[in-house]
Amino acid sequence: CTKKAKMAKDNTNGLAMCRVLLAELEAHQDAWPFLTPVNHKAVPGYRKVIKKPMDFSTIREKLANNQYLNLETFIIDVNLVFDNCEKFNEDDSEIGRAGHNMRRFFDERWTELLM
Ligand SMILES: Cc1ncccc1N[C@@H](C)c1ccc2c(c1)OCCCO2
Repeated sequence: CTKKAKMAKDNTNGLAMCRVLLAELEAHQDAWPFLTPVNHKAVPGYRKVIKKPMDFSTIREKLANNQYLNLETFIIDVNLVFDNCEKFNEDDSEIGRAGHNMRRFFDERWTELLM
C-alpha cells in the first residue's frame, strides 16, 4: 500500500463522510433557512453584505461534481453557510438561532465520525 494509495483511500472515506454529514444537515429540522441559495431579491442587502454565499443545495451540487478534494474542503463550505448566517442575522432571531443550532449539530457530528 503506497502513500499515494493510502491518500486515495482516505479521500474516498472522507468523501463518504461528506455524503453522510450533508444528508444529516439537510434532514435537520432547523435546516430550512439553508436548503437553497438566498434569493437576494427577497432579502434586501444580502448580496452587498455576503461576499461568498453558500447553501446546502450548492454543497450537494459541488459534491456531485467532485469539487471537494477531501473532508476539509467540504467543512470549509459548511462553515461558510454558518458564518454568513451569523454575519447577516441577529443571534436572537429565528434564522440566527437556526444557524447556531445547525453549527453545533455539525461540529458534534463530524468530530464524532472522525474520533
Ligand atoms: C440563511 C439566510 N440568511 C439571511 C436571510 C435569509 C436566509 N435564508 C433564506 C432561504 C430565507 C429565509 C427566510 C425567509 C426568506 C429567505 O425570504 C424572505 C422572507 C422571509 O423568509
